[in-house]
Amino acid sequence: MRFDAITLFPEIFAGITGHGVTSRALSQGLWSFHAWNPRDYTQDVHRTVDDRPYGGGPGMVMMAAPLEAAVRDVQADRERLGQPRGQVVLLSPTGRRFDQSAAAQWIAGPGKILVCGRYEGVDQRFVDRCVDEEWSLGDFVLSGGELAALPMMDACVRLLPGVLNDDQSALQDSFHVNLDGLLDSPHYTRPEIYDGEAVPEALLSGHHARIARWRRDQSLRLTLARRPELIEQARRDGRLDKADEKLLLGLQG
Ligand SMILES: Nc1nonc1C(=O)N[C@@H]1CC[C@H](O)C1
Repeated sequence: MRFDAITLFPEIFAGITGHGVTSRALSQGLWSFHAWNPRDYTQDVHRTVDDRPYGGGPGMVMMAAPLEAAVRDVQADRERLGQPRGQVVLLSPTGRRFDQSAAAQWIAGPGKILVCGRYEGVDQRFVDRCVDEEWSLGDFVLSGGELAALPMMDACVRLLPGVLNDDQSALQDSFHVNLDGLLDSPHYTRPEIYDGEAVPEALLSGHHARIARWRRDQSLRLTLARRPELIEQARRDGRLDKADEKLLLGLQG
């Protein structure tokens, strides 16, 4: 899978290209990344990429021409390499909300071209001419689209086969839609007693069915307390068994 980022700050992507499992996966060729700076596609001596908004208002807006020239170069590069075109994605609070199922969808494709805006946003004519999809990390305003692209890319790369040593660890992450869509159960590691606090006895039992039941119960309790709508969704999807329902009945009274 290939990700391209159109960004004024390519160095930000070192957060995933230079550290951790995503960096290792990159060096193993499990995915690829290319950053393209709109400033390299300017014609003026000041390498201007933004200007004041028509109609007034605070801040600056990114100009269409450098962004479009960068996107066209990415598309030409992919074509030259015989790679699929890939959808052009604008990161924006007005976009569709990204979640784990979106990550699963994204990795099914050739990899996105991620346009990372700065300032107040980008010229609408660029959006109309070049953008296929708009995606949002959440209902808040960031300083740049890069800060939304990073977690989205990380969520995708982690799902690629071979990236995580134990594929199950990806399945155990909260919200892995193929598993159960519930919140993850608590985790413990050495020491067995930490400042007088012991690890739950079930986890020390070595009894796999008992451990699995304990984890499932904890997951249900946590999800009921913090995200009850995910319980309802699991119920509608038929993903709760009799033991689950018995526990929930006891909790809800
Ligand atoms: N929330 C978000 N999910 O994706 N992107 C954002 C976001 O706040 N973007 C900023 C808005 C103006 C600036 O261009 C960058």
